[in-house]
Amino acid sequence: MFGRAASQLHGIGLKAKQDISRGTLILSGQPPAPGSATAHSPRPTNFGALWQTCGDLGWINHSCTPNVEISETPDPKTFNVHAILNIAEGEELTIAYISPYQTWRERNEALRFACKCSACNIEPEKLHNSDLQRRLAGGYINTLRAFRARHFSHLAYHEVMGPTTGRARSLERDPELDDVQNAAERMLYDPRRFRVNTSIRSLAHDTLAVIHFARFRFRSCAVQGPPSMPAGENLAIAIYHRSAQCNLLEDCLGYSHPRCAKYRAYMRDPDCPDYQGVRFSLFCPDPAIDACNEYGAERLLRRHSNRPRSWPGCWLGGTGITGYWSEWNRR
Ligand SMILES: C[S@@+](CC[C@H](N)C(=O)[O-])C[C@H]1O[C@@H](n2cnc3c(N)ncnc32)[C@H](O)[C@@H]1O
Repeated sequence: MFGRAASQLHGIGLKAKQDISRGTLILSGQPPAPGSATAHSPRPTNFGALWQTCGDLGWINHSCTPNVEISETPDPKTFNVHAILNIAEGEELTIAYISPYQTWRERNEALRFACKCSACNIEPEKLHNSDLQRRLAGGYINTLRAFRARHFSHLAYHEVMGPTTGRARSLERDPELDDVQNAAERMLYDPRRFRVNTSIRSLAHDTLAVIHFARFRFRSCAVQGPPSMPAGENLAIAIYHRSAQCNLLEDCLGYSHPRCAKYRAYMRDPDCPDYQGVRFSLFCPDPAIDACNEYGAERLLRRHSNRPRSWPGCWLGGTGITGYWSEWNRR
């Protein structure tokens, strides 16, 4: 699947000998001695110790937009390396030696070598945006870890995290995410326009993390037809079943529904006088909620929460409902 070859990043690296699709298991290995820090839960942060003992792994160069990742396995004596993006034949396999969700400066300080990856060598005027995007992606990933622990612990780590870390990490080259990203950036980084406090910040991160996850699932369902999903994957199933009625995700993301026209106008012109607020995301497997859209969200809120409508909040779990609702109001 891959072989050693001269690298443009540094010395020798590993290059794909064929196209490798996202999610493919690239290699497995055993961490070093039992009892050592790396033996327990191999993560990219343990990479320094892992590479010294694990054959091919030791040839993988670093990139700040990596295409492979070390993933957790149920067996602490094993670690796996999965593709987190589609990799073309001839492309180098790269891994993040350090967290890529840091600014350029932070990453290069942590690496202790001058990184030659493309993300570190972008034009100076693009650097600020890149730093913001990375911080944002870091928020998705942290939230998604918690989300997985709570709702999807029965799925393999890479099943939940792999596609989404791939998406988050490819933010810089994924134009489809521009709308969501722009909205999030405005909410997170424009405190004069939005009431940005810590809870709204984390709410925005939470919401976006779930959107990423749900979009991925939804899309694969739509392409493959009715999914055969393991029991418990309520969120994805709900999204699939309700999609025919109301194109939930498109509604929520403001892509196609007329009710979202104001939002779309706002995306074109942040000073649009029509703009009242952005409301998106409700993923609700409660069968009593027939229209899983923003009105469904309001009904759900009224029924299960005595919080006022203007409360920008989200909650998970509760009375058997997995709901996610959020609202941001302009000052
Ligand atoms: C595990 S080795 C990788 C194999 C290495 N290419 C070789 O030929 O020995 C890690 C070392 O490769 C270099 N390296 C890896 N990724 C790099 C990058 N993106 N930019 C510059 N140097 C890199 C650094 O010196 C790092 O300490």
